[in-house]
Amino acid sequence: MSAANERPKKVTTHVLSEMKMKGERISMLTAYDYSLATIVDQAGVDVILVGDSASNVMAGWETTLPITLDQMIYHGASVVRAVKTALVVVDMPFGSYQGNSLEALQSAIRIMKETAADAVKLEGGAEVIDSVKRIISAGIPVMGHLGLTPQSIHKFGTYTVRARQEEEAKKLIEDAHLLEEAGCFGIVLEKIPASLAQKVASELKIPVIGIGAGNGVDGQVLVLHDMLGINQAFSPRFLRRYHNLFAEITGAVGNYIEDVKSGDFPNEREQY
Ligand SMILES: Nc1nc(=O)c2c([nH]1)NC[C@@H]1CN(c3ccc(C(=O)N[C@@H](CCC(=O)O)C(=O)O)cc3)CN21
Ligand SMILES: CC(C)C(=O)C(=O)O
Ligand SMILES: [Mg+2]
Repeated sequence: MSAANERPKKVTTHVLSEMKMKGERISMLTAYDYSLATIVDQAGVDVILVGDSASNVMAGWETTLPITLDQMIYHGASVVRAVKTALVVVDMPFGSYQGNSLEALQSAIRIMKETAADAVKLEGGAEVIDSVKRIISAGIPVMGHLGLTPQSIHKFGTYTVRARQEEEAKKLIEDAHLLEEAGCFGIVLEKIPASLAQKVASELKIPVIGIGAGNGVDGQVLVLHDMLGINQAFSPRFLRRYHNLFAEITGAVGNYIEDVKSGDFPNEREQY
């Protein structure tokens, strides 16, 4: 096999659509910086999301609302510089697309120009459909996001499971179809009943990626810092922790402090 054949191919929105058709599940994780994006990309994840959860995870805010378009662009560009194969999606932050489709288009254009990402993601259905259409009409791939939409936390008041009631479930299904018809290449469903998510995934042709939406969807997404156990504060039921990096890092930093205090570091070979 030639070297060119061994090199993994760049994931495109078309590849994701083929994966759904073949029943191959899609893996997606967040990254906000160059170093971790390098690792996640080389590990072979299909999609990297530069999530506005950076507001919580990187900046320590309580919600995703404070993060700015400039800050999302900084994170997005850092991730894109690291990535060779994953599809890179950048979250449009709160205030950069709601209620004004021209502003939405201008925000999306800034993200694409200044980060070189592959796509943008935004939250909502019917309320933002004009913005979605206008961004797509400019040739920018858009991912939808329904269910628990953290940018609307002040409207809902809690981060509890969404669309348990029939009326909200009906609206979510309608919104999912609206987003598909508008030309979205995929949708994230966050924290909704598994049976509803499965229904949406089976009705839509585009890939449906779940977080807290059960196993009947086309792929899964988690926040990297949550699944690595760096972030100890966050432990919803949908989270599976694959490591306890908080403990690992605490141990390593503790050893370093000990070695500095005892005079063990640096030794003869670690100096000039
Ligand atoms: N670190 C992190 N991980 C995420 O998955 C994430 C963010 N931040 N920020 C943006 C959104 C917000 N998300 C959230 C936030 C809270 C819950 C949640 O389940 N919270 C409580 C329960 C709240 C309730 O039931 O009222 C929990 O059990 O931790 C889930 C997803 C998902 N996203
Ligand atoms: C939780 C995922 C889907 C997200 O939108 C984010 O990380 O911002
Ligand atoms: Mg987000």
